[in-house]
Amino acid sequence: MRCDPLLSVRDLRVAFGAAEAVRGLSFDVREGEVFALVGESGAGKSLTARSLLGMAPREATIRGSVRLRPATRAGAGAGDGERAPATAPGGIRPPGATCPGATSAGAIELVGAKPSVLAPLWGRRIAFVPQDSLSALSPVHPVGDQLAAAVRSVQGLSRRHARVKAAEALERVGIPAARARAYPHEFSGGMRQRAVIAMAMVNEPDLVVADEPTTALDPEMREQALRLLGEQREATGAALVLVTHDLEAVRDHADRVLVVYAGRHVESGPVRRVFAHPRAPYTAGLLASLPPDEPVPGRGRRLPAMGRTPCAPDRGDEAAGGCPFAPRCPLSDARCRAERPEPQPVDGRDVSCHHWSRLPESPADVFLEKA
Ligand SMILES: Nc1ncnc2c1ncn2[C@@H]1O[C@H](COP(=O)(O)OP(=O)(O)OP(=O)(O)O)[C@@H](O)[C@H]1O
Repeated sequence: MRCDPLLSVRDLRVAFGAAEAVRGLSFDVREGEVFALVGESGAGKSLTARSLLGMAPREATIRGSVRLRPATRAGAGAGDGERAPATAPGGIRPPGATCPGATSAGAIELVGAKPSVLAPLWGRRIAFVPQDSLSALSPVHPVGDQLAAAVRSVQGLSRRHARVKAAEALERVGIPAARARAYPHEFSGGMRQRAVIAMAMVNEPDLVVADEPTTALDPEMREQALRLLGEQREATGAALVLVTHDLEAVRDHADRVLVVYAGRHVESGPVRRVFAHPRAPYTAGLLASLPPDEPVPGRGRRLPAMGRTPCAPDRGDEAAGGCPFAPRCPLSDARCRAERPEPQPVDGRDVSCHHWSRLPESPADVFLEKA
C-alpha cells in the first residue's frame, strides 16, 4: 500500500467577490483516517469541504490546489467485492505515521476541474454525506431504486444484481430490505440519514466528506449515525472528512483535527494531543465549551466564554494584516494585531499563534480570567 496522502490541499482560497471566506488552508487527508474540520459558524468549513468534492458554489472563485491521489486500491470504485480488504496485510497505515519522500504522481487536480473530470469521481472515488438527508434523496423514487441506480452507474451491473446490492447496503445500515420500496418521506429522519450513509458507501469510495451529518438528528440518532459512519468507513477502508460543531464527536471518532477560524488555520494535529493540551487560545476556547466530567475546583461547572461574535470575512484584525482572532483573544498584543501568525510545528501539531507558549496549564482558564 502507498503512504502518500490520499488528498493534498494546498493554499486553498474561496472568495465571493473581494471577500475571502477560506484564506489559504493547507492540509493532507491520509488513507483510511477520520479527519475532522472544526470551527465556529462562518469559519469556512462547508466551503472547504465542498471544494474537496469540486462542489463549491458557482459564484465562488476557488484558488489553490486540491489533489486526489490516483486510485490504488484493487478494484477501487468498482464495488465488485474484489477490492483488497481494508485490513489486508500491511493494513491501513496508522494515522500519524509519516512517509518521507512520498510522491503523488498522476494525482487529479480538483480545483478548476471540468465536470467531465469530476463526474466519474463522484460516488466512485469521493462521496458526500450532507447535513440534510432530504436534499440528498429524490422525493419521487423509492430509496432502494436510488441506491440501485447509484450502484449501476458506477459498477455497470444488471438491474437485478444492483437491486440486490442496494438491499444489502440498506441492511448494513440497519434498514430491512423490505423497506427498499419506501419513498424518502416514509422514512424517519434517522433512517433517511442512514440511507444517505449507505448511498455514500455503496460503491466503496476512497474518500467520504460528511458535512454536519448529524446536526438534524436527536442525540440518540446522532450517536447511532456516527457509529454507523465509523463502521462503514472501517469496512470499506475509506477516509472520512468530518465537518462538525460537535466536539464530542471529534473527540470520540476522529484521528486528526484541523481547527479553522475566519477561513484560516489555527491548530492541526492528532485529536488526542490537541484536545489534551491545545496550544492556540482559540482552540482552548472552543474546547472549553465541552462541559468537564467533574466540576473544576474554583470554577464549579461554569464554562469559559470567548465573547464577541465570530470573525466574518470582512471583520477582525485580518484587514490590518494581523491575527483574525486578536480582537477576541485574551493573550493578544500589538504584535498579534500587526503580524499574522503562520503555522509552526509545536509539540506534535501545527499552531498558528504567536503566544502558544504563554497558554497556562489549563488553557481554558485564560478566558475565565478575562471575563
Ligand atoms: N454562496 C455564498 N455567497 C456569499 N457568501 C457565502 C456563500 N456561501 C458561504 N458564504 C460565506 O462564507 C463564509 C463561510 O461559509 P461556510 O458555509 O463555509 O461556513 P461554515 O464554517 O461551514 O459555517 P456553518 O457551521 O454555519 O455551516 C460565511 O461568512 C458565509 O456567509
